[in-house]
Amino acid sequence: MSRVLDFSGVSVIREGNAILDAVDWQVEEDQRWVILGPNGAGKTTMLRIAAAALHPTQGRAEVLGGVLGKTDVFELRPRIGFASSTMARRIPAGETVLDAVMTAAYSVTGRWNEQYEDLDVRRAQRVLKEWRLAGLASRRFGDLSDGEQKRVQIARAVMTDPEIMLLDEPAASLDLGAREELLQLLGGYASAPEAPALVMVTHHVEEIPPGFTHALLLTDGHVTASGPVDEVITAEHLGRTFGLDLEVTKRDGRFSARAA
Ligand SMILES: Nc1ncnc2c1ncn2[C@@H]1O[C@H](COP(=O)(O)OP(=O)(O)OP(=O)(O)O)[C@@H](O)[C@H]1O
Repeated sequence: MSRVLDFSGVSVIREGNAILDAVDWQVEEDQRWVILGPNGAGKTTMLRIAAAALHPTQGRAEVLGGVLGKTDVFELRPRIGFASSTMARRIPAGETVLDAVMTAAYSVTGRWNEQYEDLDVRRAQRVLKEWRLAGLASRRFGDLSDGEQKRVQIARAVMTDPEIMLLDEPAASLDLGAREELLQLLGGYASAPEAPALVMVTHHVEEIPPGFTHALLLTDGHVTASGPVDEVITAEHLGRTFGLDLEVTKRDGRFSARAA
């Protein structure tokens, strides 16, 4: 089993503050991780390092075998899938859903003069089908619902067949139906043996899809717990991370939490 992420003593210092403080974290290719923590804990900063979009101020971060600062990030980035609302904002509103997904093959967000091959079109159509977007292929991205746009973001990231997939709050702002549909799709994706390593940031334990194997809890740039999901998503660890007395339950592979 090969290691896709290896953080050792990773710190990010901004304006004299450690927004990540000496983080140690290893992710293997068959693992599916969720990162949880309060607002401002450093979750997105962790993902940006994993995406080779940000270098640590201190420590060592290895991504897909390359040490950041000593490796060509332009070679690394096409091997990483990153779905986030920041990325979605770069997709032109008038782009069709098919083009919004297919352009990922060329690492661009708006179709221009690139020549796409039949192979790209067929792959994009297959990915759209897998993420229940086939009926929307010719619709304008800007006209889609939030739930549909979230699925397009993920389909874009899947399109390049990445070795690691990073998802920043994929269920944020979705209504109950759209959230449940997305979690069902993500659960299926996470459980497939051929899926890449996955790391998903979320605020809510209810949004952890079934099939996720590991969890990391973060507060103020510190890791408060990390390891197999059932050992980490507990009332004790979550209570310490969020500063609350909590009750945590798990049913049919899904967690829920409420104030005790
Ligand atoms: N360039 C910067 N300069 C100063 N502070 C920054 C910078 N970038 C991020 N921060 C701060 O670092 C902290 C961690 O940010 P980050 O976005 O990683 O947190 P997060 O856990 O993803 O938060 P949220 O759940 O609210 O999205 C925040 O307090 C943020 O304001």
